[in-house]
Amino acid sequence: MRIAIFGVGLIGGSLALCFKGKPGVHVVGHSINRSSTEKYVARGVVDSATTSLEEAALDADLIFLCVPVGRLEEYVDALSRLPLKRGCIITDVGSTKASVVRHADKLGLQGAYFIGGHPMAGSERSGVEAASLHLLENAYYVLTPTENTPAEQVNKLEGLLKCTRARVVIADAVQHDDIVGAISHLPHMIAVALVNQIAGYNESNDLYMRLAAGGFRDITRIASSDPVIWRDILLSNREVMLKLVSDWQERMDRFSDLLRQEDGDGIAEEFRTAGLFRSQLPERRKGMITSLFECYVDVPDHPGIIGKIATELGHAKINLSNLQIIESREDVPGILRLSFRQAEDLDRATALLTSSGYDVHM
Ligand SMILES: NC(=O)C1=CN([C@@H]2O[C@H](COP(=O)(O)OP(=O)(O)OC[C@H]3O[C@@H](n4cnc5c(N)ncnc54)[C@H](O)[C@@H]3O)[C@@H](O)[C@H]2O)C=CC1
Ligand SMILES: O=C(O)C(=O)Cc1ccc(O)cc1
Repeated sequence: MRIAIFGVGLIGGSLALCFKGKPGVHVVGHSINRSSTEKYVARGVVDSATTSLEEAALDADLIFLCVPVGRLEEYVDALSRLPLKRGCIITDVGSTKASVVRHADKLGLQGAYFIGGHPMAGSERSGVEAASLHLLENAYYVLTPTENTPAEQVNKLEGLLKCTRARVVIADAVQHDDIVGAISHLPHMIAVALVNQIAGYNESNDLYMRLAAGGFRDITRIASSDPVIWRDILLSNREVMLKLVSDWQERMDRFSDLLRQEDGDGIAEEFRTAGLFRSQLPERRKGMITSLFECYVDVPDHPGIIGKIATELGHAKINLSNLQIIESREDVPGILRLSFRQAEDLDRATALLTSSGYDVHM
């Protein structure tokens, strides 16, 4: 089985790691730059790599297009001109689906099949350096076949994706873009606008930046996402985004009205309604916007305590992905935030630290 990956970055590299080393599988990476191909091989992410599109696609059973959304259609075009292996499946990982799926559906792929795909996991990081074997684990992986896609090809792709340990969901491409626009693309836009708004205030008073630690940093993490990747996503989902921005503006106008009218009940009602919906969100599973599994430990602020907790977790083989002191002043309990990548690690850490007498809360 030969698997070709075009664009071995965060997502392409993570997929490559899922397939590489499986018996009988050869993973070939493609980049337009020679130095990148050398890096892919040197890092052990792929078995071989090439700058030749023809060479990468030759005899491939499965092709992943993992380049920015704005480049996807030209890759589909280029592949449609090549003699591909009969029954080859071409899939992409783009964050928008309608445009590329419509484009591929119009083209003849000569014995190959295109099936749109979107692994709904990732991060604000990019490049092969950020790739991880576990990135897609437990995440939803949307496939968007059309009425022209044979069901057996969809089943085949689903089977091949098992090694990512993601959960495949079938959806309509247009509906995908509506939903993902709202739950992922809009939050990215809001995070960027919010950061830029505060950056503007900070120009005249750098106390904004100094006080904007912790929470502000967390809710705006996605504002650090790759500019080119996101330029392409937003332009590709332009119509959907324009409607969402207009709805968002209405929401903000409502807040303005409530403030102007000093309508405290109305403001509280907004929070009540949001809290109710939010409390019904599926808990502790990988969502579109990656969250870490976190807990807070009240610790006395004395030397060695952080090391002690980290060692205790280490001895129990609990993988800590991050550790942060939220507040630490003399005579006041410091609050330690512990982050884990897996819900199971969080559960085990909570049980262990509680049994050791620490005050742990979520
Ligand atoms: N970043 C994320 O969390 C997620 C991204 N996606 C989608 O995955 C795709 C790849 O994104 P990432 O892996 O995050 O980006 P990345 O920047 O880590 O990787 C992109 C890859 O495409 C290559 N590339 C960039 N410009 C190119 C060009 N003009 N021609 C050919 N190759 C080019 C880069 O060398 C790199 O290997 C995008 O379509 C994105 O919408 C999907 C799910 C999550
Ligand atoms: O960093 C995060 O939490 C993300 O939201 C990552 C992400 C980015 C793009 C996607 O299409 C899917 C997931």
